[in-house]
Amino acid sequence: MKHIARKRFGQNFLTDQLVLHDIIRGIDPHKDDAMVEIGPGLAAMTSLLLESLDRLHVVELDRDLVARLKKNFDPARLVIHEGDALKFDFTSIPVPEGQKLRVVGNLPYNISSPLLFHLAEIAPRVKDQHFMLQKEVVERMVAEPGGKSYGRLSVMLQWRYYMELLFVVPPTAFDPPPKVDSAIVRMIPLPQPMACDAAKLEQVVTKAFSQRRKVIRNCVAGMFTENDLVDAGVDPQARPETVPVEQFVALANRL
Ligand SMILES: C[S@@+](CC[C@H](N)C(=O)[O-])C[C@H]1O[C@@H](n2cnc3c(N)ncnc32)[C@H](O)[C@@H]1O
Repeated sequence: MKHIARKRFGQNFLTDQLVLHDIIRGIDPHKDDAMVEIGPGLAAMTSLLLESLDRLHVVELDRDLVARLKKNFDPARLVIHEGDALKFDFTSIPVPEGQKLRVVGNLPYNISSPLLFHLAEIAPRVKDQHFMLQKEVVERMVAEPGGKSYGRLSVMLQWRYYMELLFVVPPTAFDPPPKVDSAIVRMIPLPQPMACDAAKLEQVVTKAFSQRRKVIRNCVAGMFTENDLVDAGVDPQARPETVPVEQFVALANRL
């Protein structure tokens, strides 16, 4: 029976075989990888991943899709976790000694930011992440200081990950087609991220980018004095979107 796509679960199923193969090539799965796919849906990526992997874990919220997966796959090779990826404990997935977890998914766009932050908490246990997201979100993730896409998401993720946009995917690759372009992003946790408290960095960055047109001194007034900014290497007259990640980290470490 045909599955009717559920909007509230962000269901846009990938149907373009060329795009699917490009994604799998980008992920480059190997037999023994410890991998989890978020939102397998109708298993377009799942089936291709299982051509290379011995075993794959998946986290899926839609009960009907879980039932289909159970019917179509060998439970020894596809380990299905029914539930919300935002609440899922990714450290519960067994990872062999000396390996790290690989995370992939054509993510439901309505939960992409909170999911990225949920996963950031386990970044040291992760080898890499490959996700399909809205192109505009990927542009914000990888943006460098000085551009209009650079902001809270760029700083909060670049602090922990090396990231690159692999390629753009048009709406026609999906059924039903989403309204916007998508893109594949590769995220690799930095081996030695700068020491910093994520909650403090979030506080600083949220305040700094709350009024993008003001200079940073005015944006963070009440939180930092002009001297604090100078001591952290920040030009008090700079606009927030030109301040590099390291300087935001230096500020967070002064809170
Ligand atoms: C954009 S679709 C991608 C489906 C499939 N991977 C594909 O590429 O065709 C997103 C998938 O995530 C599932 N999903 C939505 N919200 C979720 C959540 N909170 N936790 C886990 N899966 C979720 C949807 O049911 C759907 O299967």
